[in-house]
Amino acid sequence: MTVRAAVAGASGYAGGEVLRLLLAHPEVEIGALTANSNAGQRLGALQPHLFPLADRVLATTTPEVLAGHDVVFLALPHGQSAAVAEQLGPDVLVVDMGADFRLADAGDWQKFYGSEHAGTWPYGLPELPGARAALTGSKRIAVPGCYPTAVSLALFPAYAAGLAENEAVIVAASGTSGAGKAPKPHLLGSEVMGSMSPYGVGGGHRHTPEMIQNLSAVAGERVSVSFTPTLAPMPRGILATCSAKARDGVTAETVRAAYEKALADEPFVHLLPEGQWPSTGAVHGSNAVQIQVAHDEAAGRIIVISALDNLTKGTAGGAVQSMNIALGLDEITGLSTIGVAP
Ligand SMILES: NC(=O)C1=CN([C@@H]2O[C@H](COP(=O)(O)OP(=O)(O)OC[C@H]3O[C@@H](n4cnc5c(N)ncnc54)[C@H](OP(=O)(O)O)[C@@H]3O)[C@@H](O)[C@H]2O)C=CC1
Ligand SMILES: CC(=O)N[C@@H](CCC(=O)OP(=O)(O)O)C(=O)O
Repeated sequence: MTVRAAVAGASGYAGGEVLRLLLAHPEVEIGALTANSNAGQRLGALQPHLFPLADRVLATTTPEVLAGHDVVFLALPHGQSAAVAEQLGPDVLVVDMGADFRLADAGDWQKFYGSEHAGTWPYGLPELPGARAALTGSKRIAVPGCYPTAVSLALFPAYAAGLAENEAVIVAASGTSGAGKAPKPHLLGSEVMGSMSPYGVGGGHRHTPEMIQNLSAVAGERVSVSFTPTLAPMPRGILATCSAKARDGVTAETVRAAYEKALADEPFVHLLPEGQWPSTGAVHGSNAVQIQVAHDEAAGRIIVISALDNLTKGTAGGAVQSMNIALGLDEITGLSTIGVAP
């Protein structure tokens, strides 16, 4: 099979990462590459690490340029995907790395994104119960946010096994690429280097309703989530520390057994051996997610720590994994669990 793929938003971080992965995908041929303010530029001037595509020139993002492909990846700012997607036709697989189609609840969308809700597409987190079936054969995929990927993968086994009460507390650190390439004063090197800082504190981060949606679906009841993101002085990576109150009778052994069972066959989500802890460095550039779990008996809480690369499994790797499933390819095709160290 040769799959012809276009990437809209090819000048940005998510677009660049999906191109890095597609270049190594044996079934994919790279077609149109588009941008906005950078249309007309050589890709090599903007994404110098994508050497084989260096002389490709970025086109303006229009339906005409994106037509004639089997798959179109959208790596555009929030709110831009719907208008593009509706012009692409029902036979094209559209993989949206933005947020536009992630949430099922229109009220949540309005509250956190402030615009009209565009709709809901099959959710590209294959490891969640029922997700692979929904993705198979689908022509539309909503790729999750990077934090919801880290958090949902960390906590779904506890909720699936009925081990946790319906409240979770999460503190996560992200690398700066999570904020995209567009210049922002708080992302200046002199602000970020040597410093960590919280943001979106107190329930205001737009990924909170996405986490609630995912965990509630697994638990079968509403799970409340308190989420605090922090910015860390590194280009890539998310380390999420998640905890939930343990139900009566839960022990360290029952928690470990539930995680071993839930993750045993997952190609990308790895429960580490006891005593070893996840680190962002170990998953740099890889589609792997590292998980470790503990039972804090004195506090009566289950603690789960996950690490992933926000651009790989947190965005573009998850997008390619979901594309593979939608097209009937082996899920791991073109994706590596090999990181870069140190
Ligand atoms: N960075 C991350 O870790 C993650 C990002 N995402 C999502 O992926 C999407 C892209 O994010 P990211 O790559 O970080 O952002 P960037 O700012 O790095 O890139 C944005 C891209 O969109 C293009 N663009 C900007 N405005 C428009 C417009 N009006 N019409 C068409 N194209 C436009 C830009 O083109 P130009 O350069 O020419 O202006 C650029 O190619 C976002 O929705 C983001 O939420 C999802 C998960 C994680
Ligand atoms: C460090 C940083 O700023 N991260 C981004 C999350 C990026 C991401 O996953 O998200 P979306 O696709 O939902 O934009 C943020 O907190 O807004």
